[in-house]
Amino acid sequence: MAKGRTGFGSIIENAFPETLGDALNGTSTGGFSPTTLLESLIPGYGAIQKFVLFNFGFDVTILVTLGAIAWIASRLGRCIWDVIWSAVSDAWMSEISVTSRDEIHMHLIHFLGHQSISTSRRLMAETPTKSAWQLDSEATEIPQSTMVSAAGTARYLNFSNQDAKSVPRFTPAIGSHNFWHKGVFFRLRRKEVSMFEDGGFGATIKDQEKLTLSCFGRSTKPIKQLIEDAKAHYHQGHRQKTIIKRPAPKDMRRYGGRGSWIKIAERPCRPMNTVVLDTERKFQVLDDINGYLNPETARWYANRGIPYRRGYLFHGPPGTGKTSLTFAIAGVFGLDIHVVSLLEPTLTEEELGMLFTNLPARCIVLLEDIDTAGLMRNDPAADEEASKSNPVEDKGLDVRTLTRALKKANEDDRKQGISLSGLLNVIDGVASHEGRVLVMTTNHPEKLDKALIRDGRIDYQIEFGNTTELQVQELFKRMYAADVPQPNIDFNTPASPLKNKNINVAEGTDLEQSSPPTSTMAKVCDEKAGNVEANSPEELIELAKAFAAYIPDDLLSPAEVQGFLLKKKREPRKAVAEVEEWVEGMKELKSSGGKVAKVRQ
Ligand SMILES: Nc1ncnc2c1ncn2[C@@H]1O[C@H](COP(=O)(O)OP(=O)(O)OP(=O)(O)O)[C@@H](O)[C@H]1O
Repeated sequence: MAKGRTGFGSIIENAFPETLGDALNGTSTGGFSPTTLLESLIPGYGAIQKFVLFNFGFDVTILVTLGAIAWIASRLGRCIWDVIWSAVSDAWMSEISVTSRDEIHMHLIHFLGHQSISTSRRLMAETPTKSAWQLDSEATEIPQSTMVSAAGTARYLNFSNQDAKSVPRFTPAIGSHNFWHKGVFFRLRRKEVSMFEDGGFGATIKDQEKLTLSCFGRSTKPIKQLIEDAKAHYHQGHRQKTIIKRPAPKDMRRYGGRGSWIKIAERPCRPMNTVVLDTERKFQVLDDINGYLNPETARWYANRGIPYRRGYLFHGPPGTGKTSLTFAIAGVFGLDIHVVSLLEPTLTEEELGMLFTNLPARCIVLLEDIDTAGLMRNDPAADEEASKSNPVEDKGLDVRTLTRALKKANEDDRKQGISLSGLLNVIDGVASHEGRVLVMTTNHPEKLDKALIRDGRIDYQIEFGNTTELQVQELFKRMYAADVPQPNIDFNTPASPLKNKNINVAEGTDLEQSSPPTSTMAKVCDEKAGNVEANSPEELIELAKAFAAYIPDDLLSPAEVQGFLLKKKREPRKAVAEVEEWVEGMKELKSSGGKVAKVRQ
């Protein structure tokens, strides 16, 4: 036996006396020992063990056995811990789960990333996707290239490697986390789950996440409070923003629920006073929507057996403010906008119905350019008539006829999605959602089917037109008025949940007064460009009048006037000086039916 055997070595020796002796003697009696076990499990282990033993006088089996015991002990400990923990949580803990298909999941992840879990040792780093608006409200470094403008007054901005430069966001990693919030101990489990896990089909698609929050006690109240705080925190950072959603991709929306809609954009609320429209009409529509959204109105409708729905049709030439007014209305009432394109080839009538069923209690549904939506009329008689007047067989199978037939078949295929009757059903069918504000916009109201805009489906119509002199003045003044700086929102201060429960105009600042945030970057550029024409309010009014005098009523859309002014956005006097030439060019363009302006802008 080797001298100086360690304490653990003597334990092993006592446990397997003949084996160690055999190993040292180079003989094997064939009895059971850790070495024989390891030899049978790991090919070549015996040779390695003997080599180490004879050359270094050290038995690796001791190490391996130690490691194995530690591993078994840790697994056993873990199992015991799990059993104890699950017994404790079953008996003394309450829990609430939420899947990533619900918005609360996102609210919680953001909140926990910001707050309680930020000190956790296991975090997930993400490059946050930020819109230009979000970047604008943050104190970002102004990136500049080496290229200088022709006048030598400004450096051009350079946004290379934006993602690489952006600050990562940290959220709790997949796994378990313990944390304290407002003096309460919480346990968070974040895990990936397969779509069919709950159904027991054993599918392995992992495109969902599940968060389980638990706390000690027989009441889920602390968890509910935490969720409230997370939602309040989210709304604190997103108030004065309009959220735009659209149907989720086909494979996500087929499971229904709130995950059928995904957020595609978020932008500052458009102040109502930036939409140049007759004030009286503007307030009429606002009053109408306000009356409709009033919770008491729902009961009023129910008592009279009238479906609680309201539809608006905004019609007029392109660029006259139909979409802008929709966004301003969303800002005033704090509603999200759900945009549906009926031209989306993958959207079926059933899915459209399901999407409408999964709308939140109060929201705006926007169907843009409804006349171009390619709605099919389910009219077999008309189809028969068309085929009679255009019999393919009579014309023979020449290439032209075949091409035309193929084109028609393709068009039919494309239009397969939504029929007019399907849409009508979704808008006011028995299962249709109540409480939403439906806004349809069109450039050609005369092309719409009467059934689509009959009373009950469309309750309020607003006609938009080209500019009047007063509207041009408004647009001019708005373009050159001084910006009102907007305070930055503190994303780290959780708001009072109560305050955030009210989704109405009182939530933000006075929307009639507020303006989009003034960017630090824009201000620096203005200063550097050195081309800001200082105007007193009186001078601005005079310039606006002079500018508007050149533009005949009903000739140009607000979008066209805005487009011209944007090219001179810091030079109101230059805009006045050049407006006559531009208007002449536009007149010529419109009378010739051209699309591209030949005038200098
Ligand atoms: N009445 C208006 N007041 C202020 N801005 C307007 C107005 N009309 C148009 N604009 C400006 O013109 C641009 C286009 O406007 P908007 O998208 O609202 O027009 P639209 O009527 O919805 O056009 P389309 O019919 O082509 O969808 C926007 O940048 C908007 O700011």
